[in-house]
Amino acid sequence: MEEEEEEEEEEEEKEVARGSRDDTSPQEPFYLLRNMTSKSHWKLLALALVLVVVMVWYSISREDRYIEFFYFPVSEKKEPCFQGEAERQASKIFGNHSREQPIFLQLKDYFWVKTPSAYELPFGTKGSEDLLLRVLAITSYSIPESIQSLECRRCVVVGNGHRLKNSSLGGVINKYDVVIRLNNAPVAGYEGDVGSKTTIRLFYPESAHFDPKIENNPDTLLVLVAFKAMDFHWIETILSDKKRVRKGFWKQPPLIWDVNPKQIRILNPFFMEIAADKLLSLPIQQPRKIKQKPTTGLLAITLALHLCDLVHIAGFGYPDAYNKKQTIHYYEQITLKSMAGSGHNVSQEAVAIKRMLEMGAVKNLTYF
Ligand SMILES: CC(=O)N[C@H]1[C@H]([C@H](O)[C@H](O)CO)O[C@](OP(=O)(O)OC[C@H]2O[C@@H](n3ccc(N)nc3=O)[C@H](O)[C@@H]2O)(C(=O)O)C[C@@H]1O
Ligand SMILES: CC(=O)N[C@@H]1[C@@H](O)[C@H](O[C@@H]2O[C@H](CO)[C@H](O)[C@H](O)[C@H]2O)[C@@H](CO)O[C@H]1O
Repeated sequence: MEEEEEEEEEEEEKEVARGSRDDTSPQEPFYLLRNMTSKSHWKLLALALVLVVVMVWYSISREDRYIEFFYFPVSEKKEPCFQGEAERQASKIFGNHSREQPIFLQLKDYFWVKTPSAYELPFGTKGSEDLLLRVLAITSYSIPESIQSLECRRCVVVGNGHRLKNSSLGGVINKYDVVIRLNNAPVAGYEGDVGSKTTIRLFYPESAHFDPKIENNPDTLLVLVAFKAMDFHWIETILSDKKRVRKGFWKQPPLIWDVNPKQIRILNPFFMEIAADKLLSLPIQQPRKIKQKPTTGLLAITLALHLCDLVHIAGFGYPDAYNKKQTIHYYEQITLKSMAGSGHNVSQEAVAIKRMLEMGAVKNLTYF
């Protein structure tokens, strides 16, 4: 009898090993246990666990983002702001008269009284007046009431630098009255590090985000920095729905751009001129081949020193020239190599920014 039982057991074990029998049968707890402890089931269990953890983490992080996107917390303890402070600092760098310049170009200066400009784009408007006239007729130049009415304007210029990655500065950035962003720098998906408020965005056709509605607020001012006459032509064709021209750009700009003309402003090229001259000591009248110019970030700091009372910066600073692998942006993997031939001297700019930090004209939220 015992022998028979042993034989049966042996036979059962062989069947399980061959896989010819359902060993998970509830009537046979021994096989069930063996099966549970088998490698493949542990793997499945671990996978399910990882899946649950990822799902929980994702839903929490989505919720954070949601709150951050719609809730601009009002600061309880705002940095003290002194009216006219940035102006005082700016006059030390740029001279006394730069405050008299309008921030945005106005139709009246090109219509009844043509203001002759000494320089061509990007430092002046010489030779582009007719195109500009058409653009100014369909755009606006006013500074919004929400900025105009502030007693003291606290501004932050957000550079596109990698130093913003994992900075958790989003909440801090959102608290400024005016948040200035540059080019196609994204906000969606990066709210925790860069915030979600955009008061002003500087751009040129090649740097315009293809979907401006995703990366801006409905009332964001989209400020065109013109480098060449074609840039005026591009904005005119977009806003008046005229035939687009594809040639003449170093990178294909959007052909359809869903924006309200009331949001568009044209930056006064005077700010490009003084950034080049006073911050970088660049020659303003350059031979055709040499096209040195300030970066859009340095231009934005120059603009902020004229528009605001307090200027803070974040996300500025490039890697050292020998650091060939370091990515430069907080949102994409590209290196300094991508900037070769773009007409910028980033080490010279770093000296200019350090000077402004040292004299207290601007403060930095990230390291420099
Ligand atoms: C290939 C190329 O021409 N790249 C230029 C890009 C490019 O055109 C746009 O990103 C659109 O694609 O634009 C520039 O600059 P970019 O758009 O990269 O960055 C905006 C501004 O942030 C500051 N910055 C950026 C990265 C970094 N590591 N440190 C920084 O301080 C700079 O002040 C910079 O101006 C530009 O317009 O200035 C300058 C870059 O040279
Ligand atoms: C003549 C011409 O179109 N030159 C282009 C530069 O303007 C352009 O630089 C880019 O020009 C922009 C203006 O259009 C901004 O100044 C930007 O910071 C700068 O990097 C480079 C980009 O790699 O390509 C050349 O062919």
